[in-house]
Amino acid sequence: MLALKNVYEFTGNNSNDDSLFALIAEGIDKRGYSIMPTALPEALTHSLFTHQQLMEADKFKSAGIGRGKEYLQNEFVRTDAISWITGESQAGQDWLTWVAGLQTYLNRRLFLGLFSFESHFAHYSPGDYYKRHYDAFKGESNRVLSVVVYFNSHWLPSDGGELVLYKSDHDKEGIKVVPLMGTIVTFLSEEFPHQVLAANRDRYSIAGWFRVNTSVTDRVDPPR
Ligand SMILES: O=C(O)CCC(=O)C(=O)O
Ligand SMILES: [Fe+2]
Repeated sequence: MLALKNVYEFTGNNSNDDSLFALIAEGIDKRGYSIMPTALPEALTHSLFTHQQLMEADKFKSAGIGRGKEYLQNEFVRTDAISWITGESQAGQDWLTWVAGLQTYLNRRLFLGLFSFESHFAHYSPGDYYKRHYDAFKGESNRVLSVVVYFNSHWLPSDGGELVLYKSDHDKEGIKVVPLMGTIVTFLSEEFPHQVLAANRDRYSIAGWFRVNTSVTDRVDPPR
């Protein structure tokens, strides 16, 4: 994947993106999930990482002032701090452009009918976690595909903070994903319970969800 990253440019329809999207699609098709280390294009990774660090200096540090209800809504289930991505920043726009390419590819290849996308930056401070949960419950939500990317260098086993993806309700072991810079995780939202283990250092990421266009809108998705 290294060769892919180095030549990435924001040209919209990029064939390098297509080979990455093809691998993601294959994982989703075969297993329902895909874990791709250091796969997010380097320029995009850098732009998002830099943007998140700048926001840290502003918004995240004055949590509760500028961000209102987005902060610590349900401390029992999750303790991270989030900031929704609206596309107001260049980095946010680049991210949404890349995601739109993924959406188009997955719809063509897997006929998923992905219709809209929402995502937020997340910051887990030392001790933060997100307990085992589903991003969507069968028949109760139109969230169909979860996407997570990470912005952390030099992550050690002692840093904790792994995403653990479980294959079913009965799976106790799961698959651990180290939240390393540029790793992209995608999984079917209704199929995989997952959790974020307590991190021992600051952990930066984006979490996002594709929705299909259904009229099931009267139920709030799982706690955030
Ligand atoms: O950050 C992660 O690894 C996953 C976060 C998550 O599960 C969520 O925000 O729903
Ligand atoms: Fe989740």
